[in-house]
Amino acid sequence: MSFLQVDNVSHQYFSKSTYTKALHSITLTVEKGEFISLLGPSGCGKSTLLSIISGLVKPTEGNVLIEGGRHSRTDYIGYMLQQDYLFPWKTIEENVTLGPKIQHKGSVPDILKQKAVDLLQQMGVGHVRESYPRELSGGMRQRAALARTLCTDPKIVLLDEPFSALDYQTKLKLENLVADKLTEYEQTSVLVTHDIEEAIAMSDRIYLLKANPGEIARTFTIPDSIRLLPPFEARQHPDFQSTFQSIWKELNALDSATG
Ligand SMILES: Nc1ncnc2c1ncn2[C@@H]1O[C@H](COP(=O)(O)OP(=O)(O)OP(=O)(O)O)[C@@H](O)[C@H]1O
Repeated sequence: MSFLQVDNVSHQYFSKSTYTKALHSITLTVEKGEFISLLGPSGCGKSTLLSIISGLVKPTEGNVLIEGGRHSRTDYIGYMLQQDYLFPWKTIEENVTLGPKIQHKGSVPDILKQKAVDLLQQMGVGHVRESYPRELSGGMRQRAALARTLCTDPKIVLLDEPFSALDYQTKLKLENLVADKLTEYEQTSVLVTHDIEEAIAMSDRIYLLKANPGEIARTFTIPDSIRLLPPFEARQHPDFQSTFQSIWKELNALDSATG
């Protein structure tokens, strides 16, 4: 039994009298502590699949199972969306401790308050923890949102382009930090990204999706020589470029096939 199992999931949206077949027959498994990425052209259903795994969207067909059971347990999941969705009337620290506050029915244990402060510090936004989201840049808000996602110790971490609003240097630093935290707590993670290098540097496995409808076109297992290294070091490894080339070739072939 796998930790996370996506079993024959298909999904159609219905709006303005038209159906959009977003996903068709997606089956994949993720073991505890593994990190997988979903990569593919715009509109191939990556975010839809993440929302289905989170339980926010119910698939038209198929199931998502966590530890073998029909999943409905939201406390398993930490979900970071493309937008930061910080509450504007709460300070950054209050935003980060909101999850623990709900989990502990209104009062945040000191250990989790300290964890929030530490995470914000490590993300490089500790100095603005008393500020409100409107006082921060987009990249700073994104970092605060990452701290909020990790603060509740979710067993499954879903990341929808978490580094897209960051400058390159910050992104490389945060990739390492996030990978380190996920390994420390043996969290299982699913990343949606357009960035091939990011997917290679962070993942154990990459699922390449094609569009119309969204289907798994290829699965790439990242070689041990890369996947066992922290993301920054992985990017320097001689095998990194050849892995990039294989995925790049496959993505281009998919583009040509779908016109
Ligand atoms: N709420 C919705 N109502 C109707 N159609 C939708 C809805 N959300 C997504 N779709 C459609 O479903 C398909 C998959 O969309 P989705 O956002 O999951 O793709 P994606 O791979 O995450 O795209 P991107 O990389 O651009 O973020 C697209 O054709 C999109 O237009």
